Amino acid sequence: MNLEALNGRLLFAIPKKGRLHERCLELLAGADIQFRKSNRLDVCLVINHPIALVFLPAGDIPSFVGNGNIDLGITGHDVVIEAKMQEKVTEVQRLGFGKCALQVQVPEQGPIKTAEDLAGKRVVTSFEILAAEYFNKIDDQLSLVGDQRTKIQYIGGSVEAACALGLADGIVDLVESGDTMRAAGLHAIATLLQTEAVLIKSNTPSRADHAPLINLIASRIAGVVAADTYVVCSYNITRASLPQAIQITPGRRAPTVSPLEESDWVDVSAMVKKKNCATVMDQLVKVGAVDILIYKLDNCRV
Ligand SMILES: Nc1ncnc2c1ncn2[C@@H]1O[C@H](COP(=O)(O)OP(=O)(O)OP(=O)(O)O)[C@@H](O)[C@H]1O
Ligand SMILES: O=P(O)(O)OC[C@H]1O[C@H](OP(=O)(O)OP(=O)(O)O)[C@H](O)[C@@H]1O
Repeated sequence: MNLEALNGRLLFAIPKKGRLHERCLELLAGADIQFRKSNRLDVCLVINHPIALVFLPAGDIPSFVGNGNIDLGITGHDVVIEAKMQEKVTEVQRLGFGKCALQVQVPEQGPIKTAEDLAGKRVVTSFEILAAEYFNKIDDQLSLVGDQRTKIQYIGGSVEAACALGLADGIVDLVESGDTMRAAGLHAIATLLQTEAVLIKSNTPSRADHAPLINLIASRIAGVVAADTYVVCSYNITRASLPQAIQITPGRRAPTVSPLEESDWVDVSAMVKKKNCATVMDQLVKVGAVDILIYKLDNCRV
């Protein structure tokens, strides 16, 4: 591809591998952003929009977007903060995947029980900025100076092996299911932050006239995320029980209520969070709703 092909295109960064990659490809498909990527090339043109996708490591995306080299990106909230880019990018939308926590972990059987116990010792992490900020505060509170202060060492991956290898007394790393942590004989003693994947845009975009396209993409992505988060719940209920039912299914704005041929009955439909669906159905049954149906959403605009 020659560089001129990129001229005037909106640049959109996508994690090239790792935990966020597959879900990002699903999001692009749901937003009808079509592209054909050749194996070795990390830049490709979108067929149906003036956009070029740039595939980068998730951790590098905040700086590219923050410094205005790239207009839009998907990455983790954690790496936006780690790259100190929170002032230079806007988090347009949380994406509902890549959810995990950045935690302080120590050997389960060891003497260290709190982050204060770990202060002054050796901590290995891929999040050296966040870990340093966290332990600096604790070191200050404990009035640790010079060699007494916590030693933070950066490594690029497999951080959980550091304690067993004798490199560290504790680590700061991401935890989702906790399987990696437990397999390494570690447990969490403190949480630095909760994170998930986010859509970010540059606060210093390359061109002001990209704004409508950025808004279009953001709105499509918000629709795909909402379609994944919500289902439509529809049921029949008597008018007398309608006020109680509406409290259970208030909808995003308001439920749709349509009359049935039987005069004291109505049909109600409302968007309900997928994760609450079973509880909502139980509650509807209790207030007398019948013919309760749940519909999956393929896509939507909210
Ligand atoms: N276990 C996890 N569960 C959910 N989200 C995660 C998990 N691990 C990482 N993430 C999210 O994904 C982002 C990228 O992490 P990941 O380790 O996949 O990236 P990478 O280092 O580019 O890939 P790789 O580990 O393949 O080298 C993290 O910054 C975090 O936001
Ligand atoms: O709590 P869990 O569900 O076990 O997930 C946590 C693990 O996931 C991430 O690493 P990943 O597997 O992406 O590989 P990496 O160590 O190469 O970054 C993270 O660094 C942890 O090691």
